[in-house]
Amino acid sequence: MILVINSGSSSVKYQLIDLDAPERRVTGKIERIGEAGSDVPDHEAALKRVAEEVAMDSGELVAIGHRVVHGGPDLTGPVLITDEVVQKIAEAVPLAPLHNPANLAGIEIARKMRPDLPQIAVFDTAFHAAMPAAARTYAVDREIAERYGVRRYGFHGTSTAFVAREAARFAERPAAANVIVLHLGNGASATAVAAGRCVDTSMGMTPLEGLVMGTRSGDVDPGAIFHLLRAGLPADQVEEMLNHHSGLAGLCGDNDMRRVLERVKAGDAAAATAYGVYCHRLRRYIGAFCAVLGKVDVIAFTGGVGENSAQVRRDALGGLEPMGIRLDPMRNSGGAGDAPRRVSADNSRVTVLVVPTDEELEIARETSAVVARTKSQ
Ligand SMILES: Nc1ncnc2c1ncn2[C@@H]1O[C@H](COP(=O)(O)OP(=O)(O)O)[C@@H](O)[C@H]1O
Ligand SMILES: CC(=O)OP(=O)(O)O
Ligand SMILES: [Mg+2]
Repeated sequence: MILVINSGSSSVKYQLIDLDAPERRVTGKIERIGEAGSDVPDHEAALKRVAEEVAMDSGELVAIGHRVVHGGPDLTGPVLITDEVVQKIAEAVPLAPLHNPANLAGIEIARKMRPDLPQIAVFDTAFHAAMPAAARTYAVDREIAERYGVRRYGFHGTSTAFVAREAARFAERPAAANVIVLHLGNGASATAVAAGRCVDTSMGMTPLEGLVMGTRSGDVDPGAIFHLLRAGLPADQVEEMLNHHSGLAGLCGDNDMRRVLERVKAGDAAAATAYGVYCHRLRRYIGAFCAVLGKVDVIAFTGGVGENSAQVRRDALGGLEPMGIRLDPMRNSGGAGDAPRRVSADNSRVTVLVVPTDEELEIARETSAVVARTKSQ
């Protein structure tokens, strides 16, 4: 039995997974950590609650797997957590200030609670570590980039690896498919995958680049940031604005796509602008990654928005019939469930799928593989 912990800034998601049995033993989410009026003051209290829920002291537990967003330059695959690994995750905090501190808090408390168990870190950046240099490199002064570690990493890799594999299997090209994975949750990213390998991705050195997100801006001309700094805004405030008060929330005040869509329907102009910018950026990346891949077999939608919003799928792909992308309106608006499903028309050259992601299962698999490897050494 493996306990998977996804410790975020204001929530801790956890699952107890038996890899030999398909069903989850326990799944849960503790929300609003540290918020006013919440009875969960901090991550320690949250993890204590997890321990009560999953009988963390049970002998059945063989390992704990942790989602870690940024592995920095050195941690390019899942690893057994040691003091040195904790140190490296801490060094990557400036590169993922929204995520890594909470991931670390989860790790430190879990290690204290179960020092006897192997604890494994599974990184969002790992899947993208093989990204070709041309996609990974920013065209900036080489010496400065090297000295300060300025390069692209990419995120959502655990989800993307899972979805790309499921999509390729669904398309009956398990080893060879070219897939564009659109992970549209609170954070959002697009990734081009060729035969199981990442060849480009929309997020960069930090999870701020690329698509429009719930509260994050995605791509912005760096010149605009210098303009704000010169106008007297402190750097921390600009960073906070781009991470927390931008994206859908920045444009219309709501970061939840369901709310945005309700408001669009009711004729709200700010929500319509936010939605328009979101979909436009998405189409732009889809087009770019079609060109990067040359031939696309599958476009796979995942994450809360990607899995549930037929409207976003329609508005991102409508008009792309000349590129061989044709949705089937009935399939697109129907169905749900945990299995991948086709939403493209039979005569669409590119297969469009909805593939529910399962980051926790992927983390459990990676955790189990590291434990097996460690044992055999
Ligand atoms: N039926 C739906 N239609 C549109 N958006 C949805 C729907 N269900 C969930 N979402 C959106 O999914 C987003 C959250 O995605 P999710 O992947 O669960 O988030 P996280 O990145 O926190 O894991 C929210 O913006 C939410 O509004
Ligand atoms: C890296 C990242 O953006 O993750 P999330 O979508 O969980 O915020
Ligand atoms: Mg997410």
